[in-house]
Amino acid sequence: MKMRKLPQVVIIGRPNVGKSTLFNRLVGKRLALVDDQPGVTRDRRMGEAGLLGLEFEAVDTAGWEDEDAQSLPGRMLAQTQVSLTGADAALFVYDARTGLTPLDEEIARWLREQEVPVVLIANKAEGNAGESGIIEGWSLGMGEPVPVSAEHGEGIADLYTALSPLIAEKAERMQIEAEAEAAIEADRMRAAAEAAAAEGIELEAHDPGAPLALAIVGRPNAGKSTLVNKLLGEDRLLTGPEAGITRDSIAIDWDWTEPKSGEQRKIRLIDTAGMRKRSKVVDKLEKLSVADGLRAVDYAEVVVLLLDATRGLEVQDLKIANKVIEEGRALMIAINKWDVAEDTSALFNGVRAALDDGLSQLKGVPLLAVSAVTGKGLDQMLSAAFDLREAWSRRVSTSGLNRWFEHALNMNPPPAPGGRRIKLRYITQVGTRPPRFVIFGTRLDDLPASYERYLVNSIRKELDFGAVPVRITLKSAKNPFD
Ligand SMILES: Nc1nc2c(ncn2[C@@H]2O[C@H](COP(=O)(O)OP(=O)(O)OP(=O)(O)O)[C@@H](O)[C@H]2O)c(=O)[nH]1
Ligand SMILES: Nc1nc2c(ncn2[C@@H]2O[C@H](COP(=O)(O)OP(=O)(O)OP(=O)(O)O)[C@@H](O)[C@H]2O)c(=O)[nH]1
Repeated sequence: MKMRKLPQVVIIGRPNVGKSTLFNRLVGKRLALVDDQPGVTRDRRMGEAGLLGLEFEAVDTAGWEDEDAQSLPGRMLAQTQVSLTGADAALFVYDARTGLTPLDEEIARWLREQEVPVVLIANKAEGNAGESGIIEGWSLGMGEPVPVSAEHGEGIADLYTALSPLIAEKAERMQIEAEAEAAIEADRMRAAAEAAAAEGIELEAHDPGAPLALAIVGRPNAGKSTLVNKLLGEDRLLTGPEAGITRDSIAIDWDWTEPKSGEQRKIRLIDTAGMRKRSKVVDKLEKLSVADGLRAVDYAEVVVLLLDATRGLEVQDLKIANKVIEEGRALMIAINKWDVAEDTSALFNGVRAALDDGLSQLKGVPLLAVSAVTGKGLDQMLSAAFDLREAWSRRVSTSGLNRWFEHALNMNPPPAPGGRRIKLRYITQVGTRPPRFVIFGTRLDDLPASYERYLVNSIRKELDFGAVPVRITLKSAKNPFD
């Protein structure tokens, strides 16, 4: 689901002043974690907030962990700073019951240097216990403190009065823009659906929470079994029984904990029967493994091609890689057995260069070093796989696509064979997974393949598809404006 465009309001303050309680109050759902332990709010949380009809996006930030005002903890500071970029206003919360602390003063000093308008909130102001604390707030030089009780829902009208002039105009402008954009988008989607129907392509919606269908392929002995075992090893949680997809391949569902965010992410490992128990017939090994691997590719979103560091990149690997790309899957390459690799930087650079050479239609395929034995690089590999799926599943906004198209044609106009220019008129995205586009134009038969490659490379680079296979189809079109 796409979030509506709303002005952004960031809630800032030291731990335990009631930021999460305020966030919950504004968003109306128990989205943020509330706890008596200081520093409970670790990550930014966002939600659509309503305040007496004033709508905005509320962002709950991590508390300023360290009580030492001289050394604001870098991570928290950095996070808060990030959430302030693009924010339209900040709600700076302090605790009216405890009064100001040196850390409050430090945050205020820092906030005054930022460009964002601030509403100062004296929270926990119910009853009389906050009275002197409210008055103290004036000394921060951020105007009149707004007494609020986030817990009891008091002071909401005053908060509205203070906040609405800061964001109302922006909210209204965004609303108008959003409506206009939605109307254009609806038109475009209709056109795209028609074009897709003509192409026989289904427009599928991508659910980022769906399990990542991942296949690991590679030549015999590259270490696939070892890698799968390591991934599913001791500390991994198997979430389901092995479900057969076909007679030849099975899927193993498990939850992977992303180390950076601590988030649980679902992965469906597509395994082939042949990958686990292969024919003993040695001379058939090579053929079998490639065929098995490629069956898994059919069911995968992202494919990891495993190389053997002790052997480097071989022709067979390039064949597999090309096949994966032709199938339109998102490809990444992992050099395994890094623990026993020699001359690692030469090896890595050598493989990189050989890949870019051998996969000329798709430069910059993600390349990582891993060890199935020690586990090195495996978390990075999985993170990269999720990122890759994201790009592979992405739909570009109509405005972004048109901006790119205009820019690409301006930078490098299509040639004019025989003095008559080839006209490329408009572009539309007709599919995702992999991203597919149709460009309508005239005299397309004369368009050189190199120009088509230029467009594909540019769309990948400029619209952040990275090394995902992107497909462009050319269609002749009468000028719709004639
Ligand atoms: N009396 C009173 N207590 C409140 C009020 N708002 C929040 N609290 C309490 O203050 C404590 C901290 O609230 P949180 O919302 O978790 O504070 P926070 O600023 O998000 O804290 P961190 O997550 O540590 O940054 C909780 O025990 C709340 O119940 C209020 O208006 N009045
Ligand atoms: N040093 C080291 N050895 C590894 C690593 N990964 C796998 N091996 C070894 O490489 C050999 C092949 O590993 P397998 O996991 O059986 O390879 P495979 O790709 O599944 O092989 P097939 O089943 O033949 O396709 C085994 O001896 C593993 O112990 C690694 O990261 N480091």
